[in-house]
Amino acid sequence: MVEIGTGAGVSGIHLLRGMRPDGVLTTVDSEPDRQQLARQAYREAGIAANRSRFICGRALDVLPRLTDGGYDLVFCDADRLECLDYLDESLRLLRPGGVLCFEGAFAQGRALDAAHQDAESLHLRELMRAVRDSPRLAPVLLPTDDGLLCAVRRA
Ligand SMILES: C[S@@+](CC[C@H](N)C(=O)[O-])C[C@H]1O[C@@H](n2cnc3c(N)ncnc32)[C@H](O)[C@@H]1O
Repeated sequence: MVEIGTGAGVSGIHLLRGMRPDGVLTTVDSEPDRQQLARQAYREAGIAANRSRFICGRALDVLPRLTDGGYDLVFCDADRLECLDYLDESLRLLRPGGVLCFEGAFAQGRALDAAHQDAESLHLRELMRAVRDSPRLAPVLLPTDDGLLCAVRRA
């Protein structure tokens, strides 16, 4: 799996716990301090060090270096203004049948209300349209706290 936006490691721990025992998480973040915190959180959660690969760098610099079709899931939780680029990269990275997820698709409700015209809301609306309309994806929008947009990459 690939995670874009390691943060403090909360989502990474859940992703790792949901994977098969030999599954590996490649997690990307531009902030080394965040990755240090996440490393510690994984350790405290009892996750073996060989199950995660931390890559420090900006997502759009790092993702092109990852293997085409090499991943079962891509979890996006970084810069919402780059979400359309993450979508393109995810389509390349996922194997057929793989799943992409965008955390925070609602932007605290702003993305669902046309009155909000800020850049994040506009990008997220465009993302939702692109995922819905792509013949390569089977989407579902889950009404979790801040919206989880998921889609299966078709064969
Ligand atoms: C909301 S936090 C992620 C939280 C994480 N998923 C968790 O559960 O702990 C967003 C993270 O994305 C990182 N980030 C923001 N823009 C980025 C970019 N362009 N490339 C890589 N990481 C980025 C930030 O440094 C931050 O750690």
